[in-house]
Amino acid sequence: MTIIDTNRIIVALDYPDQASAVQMARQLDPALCRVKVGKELFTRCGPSVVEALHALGFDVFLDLKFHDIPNTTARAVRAAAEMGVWMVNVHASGGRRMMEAAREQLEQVADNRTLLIAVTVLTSMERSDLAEIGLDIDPLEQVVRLARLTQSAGLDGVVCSAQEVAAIRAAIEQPFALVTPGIRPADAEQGDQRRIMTPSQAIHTGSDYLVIGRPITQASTPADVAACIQNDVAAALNARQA
Ligand SMILES: O=C(O)c1cc(=O)[nH]c(=O)n1[C@@H]1O[C@H](COP(=O)(O)O)[C@@H](O)[C@H]1O
Repeated sequence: MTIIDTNRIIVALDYPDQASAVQMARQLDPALCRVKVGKELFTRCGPSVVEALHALGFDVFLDLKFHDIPNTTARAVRAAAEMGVWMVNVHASGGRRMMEAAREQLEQVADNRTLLIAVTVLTSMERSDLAEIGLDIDPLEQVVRLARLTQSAGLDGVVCSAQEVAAIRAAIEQPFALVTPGIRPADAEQGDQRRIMTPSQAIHTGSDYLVIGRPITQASTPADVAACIQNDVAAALNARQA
């Protein structure tokens, strides 16, 4: 895929009900950002929240991070594509056969346009977290390894932290979408995120899409914060393309 659009922000609608998610979405402009539906919102509301966001004109990233045996994951990915979502994800640590099965299912969906990406190492994890699950390795090294595997399984990109973008770009062929959560404006709280970067730094280093939740959704004036981040992102994109 070639990324030519200027719409690079994905707002994470991590809400417990459809009314709150739609109320937030109504304050945003689908020409300037996309939205993400994650586990809590989808588990509570199901496909109707995706339909409501589509009706408002938003591209939807369905972030359910599927991780299961190949057949189960592939059929879940297909169900997402049949909902017409813009992007869906799996965990790269589910392995090559799981990712290839998911891609093959997508190829069978008529006029499929859904992008399939894989999560590498969650942005909430640091080296000590990896050590506890038996991976005595730096997050950067594991992210690049899983990005290589994801690309060779034929997926469209990965989720990683912006801190790993330069290393992935150096290691693997383009085009390959790099979607980066763990984005924190300089004055925002880090919360449970560990591998973080500011919006303009993330664009500068080569991120394609920035996933941003609480810094926007928990702000007292979310629309103003979103507009401010959109301006920073547009300026960084212009600088990158100059
Ligand atoms: O796949 C994701 O979107 C994701 C992957 C990851 O490694 N880290 C991560 O934070 N996310 C998601 O990105 C969003 C980040 O939200 P905030 O930390 O509130 O900005 C959440 O909805 C997470 O579920």
